[in-house]
Amino acid sequence: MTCVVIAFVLAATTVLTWLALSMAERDMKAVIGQQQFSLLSLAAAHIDEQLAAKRLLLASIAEAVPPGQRNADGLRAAIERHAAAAAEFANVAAFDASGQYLASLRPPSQPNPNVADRNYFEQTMAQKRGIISPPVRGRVSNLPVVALTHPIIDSGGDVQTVLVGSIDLLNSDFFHHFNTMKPGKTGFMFIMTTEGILVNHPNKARLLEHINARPGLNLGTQRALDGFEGWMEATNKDGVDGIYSYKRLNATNWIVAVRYPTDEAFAPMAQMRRQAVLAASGFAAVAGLLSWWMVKVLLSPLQKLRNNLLAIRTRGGDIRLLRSSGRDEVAELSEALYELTAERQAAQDRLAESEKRARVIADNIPALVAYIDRDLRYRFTNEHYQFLLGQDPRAMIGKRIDEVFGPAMLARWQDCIDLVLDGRRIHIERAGDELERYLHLMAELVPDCAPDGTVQGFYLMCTDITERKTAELAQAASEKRLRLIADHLPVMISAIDPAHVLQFGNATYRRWLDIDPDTLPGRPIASVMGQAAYAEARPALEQAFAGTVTEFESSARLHGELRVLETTFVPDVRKDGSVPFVYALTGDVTRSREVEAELLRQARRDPLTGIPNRRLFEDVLDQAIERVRRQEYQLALAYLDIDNFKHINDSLGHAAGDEVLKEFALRLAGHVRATDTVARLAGDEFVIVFENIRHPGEVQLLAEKVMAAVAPDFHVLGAPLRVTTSIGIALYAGGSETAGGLIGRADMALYDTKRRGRNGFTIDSGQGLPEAVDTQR
Ligand SMILES: Nc1nc2c(ncn2[C@@H]2O[C@H](COP(=O)(O)OP(=O)(O)OP(=O)(O)O)[C@@H](O)[C@H]2O)c(=O)[nH]1
Repeated sequence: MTCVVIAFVLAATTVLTWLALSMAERDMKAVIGQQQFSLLSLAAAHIDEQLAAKRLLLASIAEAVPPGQRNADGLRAAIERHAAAAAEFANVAAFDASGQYLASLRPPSQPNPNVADRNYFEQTMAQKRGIISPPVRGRVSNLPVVALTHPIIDSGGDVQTVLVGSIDLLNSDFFHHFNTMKPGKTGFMFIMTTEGILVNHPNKARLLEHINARPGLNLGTQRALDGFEGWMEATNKDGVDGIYSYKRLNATNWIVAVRYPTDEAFAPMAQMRRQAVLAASGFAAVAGLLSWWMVKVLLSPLQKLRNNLLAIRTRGGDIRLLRSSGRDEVAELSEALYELTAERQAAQDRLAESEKRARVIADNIPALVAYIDRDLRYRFTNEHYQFLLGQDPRAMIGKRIDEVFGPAMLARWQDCIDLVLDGRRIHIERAGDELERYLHLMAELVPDCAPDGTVQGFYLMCTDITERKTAELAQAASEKRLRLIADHLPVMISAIDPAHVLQFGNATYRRWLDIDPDTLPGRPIASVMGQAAYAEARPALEQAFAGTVTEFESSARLHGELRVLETTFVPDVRKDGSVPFVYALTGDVTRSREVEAELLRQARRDPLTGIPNRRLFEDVLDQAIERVRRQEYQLALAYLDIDNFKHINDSLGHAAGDEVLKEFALRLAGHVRATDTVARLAGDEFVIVFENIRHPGEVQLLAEKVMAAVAPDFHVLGAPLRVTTSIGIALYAGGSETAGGLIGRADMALYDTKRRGRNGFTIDSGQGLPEAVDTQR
């Protein structure tokens, strides 16, 4: 970090220094170039002035020659009179219109030279005005010269004489001032024509040479030849950079130029650059150290934070190391990190707790629980694998299904696996041999889908339901047996829910009511047994739903025959007291009711004589007393005993006695009204309950009637037999007299008859002592 900071400071300082120097250099170049061009412009103006002065001098000489003296002598005299001519020109000569030499300031190098073929002469003649020639080698001097001409025109307008002033390009002072303006030590001035011919150059050997005579190209000079004026940087043909300025003269087609080698121009700048770099390096070193120190100080809290984080990560340090009470940004960052870490740790703790709970739940579920990835490798397994399949669940992790259980097992479940990896949830029950045991398994396979819908694996929950299935099969068999029994019982069996709707009915419904039992579930009872019967049965049914076994008797027509049905409602009471069903067991009790009635009848009759016995007599008497209390008629009870019956038995035999008893009962029953009741109490004791007696006197008539009925001889064992009876009759006294009281009084009356000699009757009218009726026969 520190190294980075120092490198950054150094780089920044270097770049900034370089930029500053580059800008200064650029500005300096502009200043130098501009300054150089200004000086060059001044020099150009100076040369223009000099050329103008020279041309003016030639014109002055011409003016000084009168028209009549324009011969050699006159011309020479005029030239020589102008002292400045010798200073301004290397030579001044006069030529006639044919170019023939006439006179000159200095003698010519060859006798009578002729310049008629010279370009400057021809131009002057043609244009009839003075010109400045291109640099040429002088015919007179044989030196590189520039000729300035001035024509003398005669009165006819023709050129009579041409004055030529030559400037020696080698030795003349003409360029002296110009050349002294060269910049620096190695800089130089030069002049060339717009055609590139050198007019002035430090290397005099190159005069009259074309500027591009040497191979190579100087772009600055080339641009100047193309018309450029001003300053620019360019490289000469030797590959040396320089600052060049170019300026064209007004007087002629000359280009004045100056070259300032860049190295020399910027020698001070190079020195300054070295110093600046040194200074910058020094500054950078100091600044770097300072920055390093400041960074170290500033980053110390961050360093501490880093150390704390390292301690927490690698050595399990307490996250409270991150707590900070400072108020700077690092402290806030540390605090924020603490909160973030605390939240993350809390979330991790919750996750770990949740995973632990899930693990505990999964390990205690009596089912195989697993997560299997797309490669069919186990990623989660619970303890039940050990219990059910003998596999260590931890050793299974990372292994494929076939690696753990073999390829045969994988092949059996491959269809389900293909479907769940296709994203479908599978519920399947499968029975067969798994790992050499018969197992009935119920499996749930749930795909694990990523947010983009791809299946990453699946969850498996597999339960061993072998035991349950076996029990279910056994129960089904048991239910089938029960159903078979129920269907063949002569009882209608049904299950009724709390809404009084049938949920089950056995086959007896078909036999008794012609109703298909399969149609019964869901039908209200009322629709099966009819509204009236339902209304009759409902109280008992509701009582059964309250938890009590109830019985209910009804009658119904089965196949057109009226039958007595007895229904028992049996509630199915659950542990919580609820009654989800009441079972109705309906039996046909017609026959048993008939038997019962017969038994009852027999129990109330005397088996020997067929008339009511004591039990029925007592009921009849009770009912008669009840009736007589509501009626105006009276009631009488006669108590009868056959006289000396023991003797009949003893003398004629028991069978004869029986015959007598039967005959006796028959006669009594035959001589009373239908509303009267004759009963045998025991042995030879009989009673008669007389009802509807209108007045007490009627009792005696009844007693006599009985006596008269018994009076005729009995026929016993083929022989006539006289049988008599003693009777005691008590008239119901009314009020609170009970049956027992009435019987007691009749018995007392009978005793009275017996005491008085038998074969008679005694009447107790209930008004006091029994009447002493002489009834003896
Ligand atoms: N043949 C026959 N004899 C019966 C039957 N029940 C009771 N006896 C007999 O009837 C007789 C009744 O006798 P009692 O009433 O004691 O005496 P009794 O001879 O009638 O004398 P009194 O009543 O004083 O006239 C007894 O000998 C019984 O054994 C029966 O069903 N058949």
